[in-house]
Amino acid sequence: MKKIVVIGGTNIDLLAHTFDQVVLEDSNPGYINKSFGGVARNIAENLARLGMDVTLLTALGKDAMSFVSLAKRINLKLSYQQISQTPTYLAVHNKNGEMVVAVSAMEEFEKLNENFILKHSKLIEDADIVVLDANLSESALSFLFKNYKKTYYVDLISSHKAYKFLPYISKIHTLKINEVEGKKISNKENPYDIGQELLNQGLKSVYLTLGKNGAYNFTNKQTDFYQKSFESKMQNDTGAGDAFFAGVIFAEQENINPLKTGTILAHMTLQTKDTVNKKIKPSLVMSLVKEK
Ligand SMILES: Nc1ncnc2c1ncn2[C@@H]1O[C@H](COP(=O)(O)OP(=O)(O)O)[C@@H](O)[C@H]1O
Ligand SMILES: O=c1[nH]cc([C@@H]2O[C@H](COP(=O)(O)O)[C@@H](O)[C@H]2O)c(=O)[nH]1
Repeated sequence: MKKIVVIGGTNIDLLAHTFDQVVLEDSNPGYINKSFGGVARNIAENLARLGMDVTLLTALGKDAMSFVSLAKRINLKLSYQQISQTPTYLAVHNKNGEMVVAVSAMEEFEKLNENFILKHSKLIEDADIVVLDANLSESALSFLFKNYKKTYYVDLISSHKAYKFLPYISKIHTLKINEVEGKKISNKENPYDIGQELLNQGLKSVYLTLGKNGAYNFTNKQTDFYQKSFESKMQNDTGAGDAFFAGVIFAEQENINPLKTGTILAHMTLQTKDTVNKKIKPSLVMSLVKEK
């Protein structure tokens, strides 16, 4: 089995939901759910639940020690830098579960720097696939891309953090972006142009997700490149993109359809209040891939 190392952020996610239409500049009745998040952590948890050989390199505060126990239970190998407090992500969702606004308070991730990478050199050298998120500091990314020639899978996280990967586009193997991030890094407007522009810059594969409008995969060789979304009554859309990417990585290892598998994982995630769906397991995903 391929060795996957995921490097990046773990957060505490506070996911707020209003009962009715959001009224700005006012207090909205609703409920708040707390779960572990962070793009790298979410991808790693999904991959571990899918039975992959995965190690997460991240930063954790003392407030996240229950995640250490969770990781043991699901066979997720973990190596972390101790920090004073785990960063927080606060997202407000409307009554349909769609994110309206979010705040990411993540200065502590600056500690995921060059030294942190150096400390885990052996693990990175031994990996077949290295998955990165844009929570990593610029110094960590520069050190990684300069010193380790790996098969990099990258999630840009947000249009705000996407710029960190601009100098390294040609060194990335597979990129997962949503529509806003895609427009920002390619300066193109429509999906096909975004995909082609990024392939021209040297990427091997681009997954572009468009929320309820489905997902594209652009590579230089294939023709089947669009998957529609599955209709669902969703709890919230947080974590769907990360589950999608984990599904793609799993499918590529298992030789099944990555776009369809990613979409199934995203669909399952939309249906839980948490950032990752705890019901995810390989047999269930395999049977859904056959069924859908
Ligand atoms: N409202 C929705 N209805 C159905 N599927 C959705 C919806 N929002 C997201 N998805 C699914 O999740 C995937 C990733 O969502 P998207 O919002 O594009 O990514 P990100 O979470 O990275 O911004 C989509 O390709 C789709 O399969
Ligand atoms: O700057 C960041 N914003 C948001 C996240 C994380 O993004 C996840 C949701 O991502 P998506 O809905 O795109 O799959 C949440 O768990 C949140 O903690 C992150 O790691 N860094």
